Amino acid sequence: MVPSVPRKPVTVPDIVARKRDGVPVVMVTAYDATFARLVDACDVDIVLVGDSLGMVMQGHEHTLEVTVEHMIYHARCVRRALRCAHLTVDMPFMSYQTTPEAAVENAGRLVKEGGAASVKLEGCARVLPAIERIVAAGIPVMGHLGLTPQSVHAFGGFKVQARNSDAAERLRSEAAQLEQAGCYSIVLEGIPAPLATEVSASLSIPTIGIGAGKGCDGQVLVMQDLLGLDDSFKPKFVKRYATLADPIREAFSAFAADVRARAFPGPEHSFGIKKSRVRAAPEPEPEPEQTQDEPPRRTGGYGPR
Ligand SMILES: Nc1nc(=O)c2c([nH]1)NC[C@@H]1CN(c3ccc(C(=O)N[C@@H](CCC(=O)O)C(=O)O)cc3)CN21
Ligand SMILES: CC(C)C(=O)C(=O)O
Ligand SMILES: [Mg+2]
Repeated sequence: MVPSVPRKPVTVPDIVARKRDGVPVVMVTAYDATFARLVDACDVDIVLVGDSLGMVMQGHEHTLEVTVEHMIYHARCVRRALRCAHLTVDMPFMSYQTTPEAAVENAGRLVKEGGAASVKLEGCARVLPAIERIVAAGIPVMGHLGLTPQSVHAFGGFKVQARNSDAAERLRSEAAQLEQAGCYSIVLEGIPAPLATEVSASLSIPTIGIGAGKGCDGQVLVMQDLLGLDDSFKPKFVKRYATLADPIREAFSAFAADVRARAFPGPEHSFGIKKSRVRAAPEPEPEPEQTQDEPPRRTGGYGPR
């Protein structure tokens, strides 16, 4: 849906104000310009260039091999397509866990080179000094607690977290510490819904849930999951808003069948000979180079129009 009123870019204060106004925050991941443009046209508040790209773009089993360079590459692709949505970019594994100095430098690269308006990083205790340094540099930080995928080996898999009372108490305390350290929002991933509801009510910054129930101040899903692009991935927390794997396969099969039957391309997809070439005497080529039956060429790339 293209809204009739031109929308304004979504800022960090806008996102925080959503909670005060009782309006849920909507976040979707994107990794390229084509899909980022589709998301941006649909009144989504935040586009996240997630390190989940290690899985959905690169085909790894986890997110641990993603580098700052990969994140910058995808952030730049997405940035060019955004008009309104806020762009937040994940800090990849080991780009902020070593020292606060390395963390602020890498966060700065995601902003300067990737075009991020904020960064997201996982965890609490060991990364609080890093968060404080990044916030002090003027870069807004989104926290991420619970099933933090960069700790997959420590968890022994992508398992729901904070299910016992000690772990729940730790998560409550971590959420408060992240707010205190200056985070403007927190992703709560893979935790019991009642705990997420309680934590959300205890904070003045919005929580954005994924597998954390309806009591969060917003929700996020990975684009491939909500579009149903991978039939082999359907964990409990995912709702498919489309099942696009089927029509996409049908399109590829139809193309293959057409090519093999020599049914594509038809005359309407083919170019004629230039008028100037059929004339007897060769003359200087007129500019622009276009045949009569060719539509005007679109200039520029696949950026926003
Ligand atoms: N496509 C995609 N979607 C995601 O949500 C996502 C990624 N990739 N990559 C990064 C992390 C990894 N995530 C995952 C991956 C698998 C489960 C999963 O299989 N969960 C099961 C088991 C839960 C349990 O046993 O405690 C589930 O049914 O939810 C959960 C989160 C979330 N993130
Ligand atoms: C699932 C979201 C919250 C994320 O961190 C990612 O896509 O990497
Ligand atoms: Mg992530």
